[in-house]
Amino acid sequence: MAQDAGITLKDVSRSFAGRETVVQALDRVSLDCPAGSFTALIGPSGCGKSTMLRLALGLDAPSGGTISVSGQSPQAAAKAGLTGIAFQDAALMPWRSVEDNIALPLDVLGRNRAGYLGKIAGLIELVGLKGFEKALPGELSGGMRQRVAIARALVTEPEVLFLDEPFGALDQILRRQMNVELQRIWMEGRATTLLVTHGIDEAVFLADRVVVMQSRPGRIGKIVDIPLPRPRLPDVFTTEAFHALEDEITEALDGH
Ligand SMILES: Nc1ncnc2c1ncn2[C@@H]1O[C@H](COP(=O)(O)OP(=O)(O)OP(=O)(O)O)[C@@H](O)[C@H]1O
Repeated sequence: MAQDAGITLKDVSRSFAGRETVVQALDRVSLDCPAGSFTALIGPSGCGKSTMLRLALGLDAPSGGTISVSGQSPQAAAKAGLTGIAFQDAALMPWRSVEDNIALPLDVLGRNRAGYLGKIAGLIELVGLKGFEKALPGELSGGMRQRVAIARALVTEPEVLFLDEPFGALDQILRRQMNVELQRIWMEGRATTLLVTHGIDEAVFLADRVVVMQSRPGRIGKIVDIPLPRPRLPDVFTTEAFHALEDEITEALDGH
C-alpha cells in the first residue's frame, strides 16, 4: 500500500445556502486518517457525516479547505478505483446476480472483467457467500446483501474504503456478527477505512479511533482512541474497558 494511502481533510468547510439562512454543514474540519487505519465517525443527525463522505468520494466540492484521498483529489482517487463505498441499503441491482453485482464497479470503470474472475471468486469466499454466485439479491437475506455490498466495494482493491452505516438496517444480533466479519475482512486487506455509524458499540468494536462530531455547525468535538487489542472477539462487548470507552463517547455526544 502506498505511503499516502490515507484520507486527509484540512480546514474543510461546506455550507449550503437556504432560503433565509446559510447552513454550515461542515465548519473547518481537519482530520487525518493514516494509511491502513480504521476510523469511525459518529454524531447527531445533521452534523455533516454524509456531507463529509460525499466530499471524500468526489461527489461534492468543499466551500473551503482541501481533501486528499490516497494522495490525490477525491475525484482522481475514485476514477482510479482507489476508493470503495458500501451504503446502508446495499443498493444492489435486483436483476444482477451476486457475482454480477460485485463486478459492477469494474463495468463502471471500463475494466475488463476477465482479469478479475479470481478476485471476484476470492471476495465471494471472503464474505462467506460461496455457492450463492448466481443468486439474485431478492433471494438473499439482509445480512447477505450487505456482504455483497462490501465485496463490491472491495473489488477494485481500493486503498480507501468508505462504509456508510453498512449494518444500520440489520438487527442487533446480526449486526454484531457482521462487525466481527468486517474486522476480519479489514485485517486481511488493511484498506484505510472510514465508517459512518450511529452505533456506539459498533464504533468501539471496529475502530482504532472514534471521531465524535457536533452539529450546527458541523465540527469534530472529540477524538477517542480505542486501544483494545486485535483481533477483538465478541466477548469484548461486555468488558469494563469496552463500557468505559462507550461512556466516554456518550459523554462527548452529550457535549461534555
Ligand atoms: N444539498 C443540501 N442542500 C441544503 N442543505 C444540505 C444539503 N446537504 C446537507 N444539507 C444540510 O447540511 C447539514 C448536514 O447534513 P448531513 O446529511 O451531512 O448530516 P448527517 O450527519 O449525515 O445526518 P444523518 O445522520 O441524519 O444522516 C444538515 O443541516 C442538512 O440539512
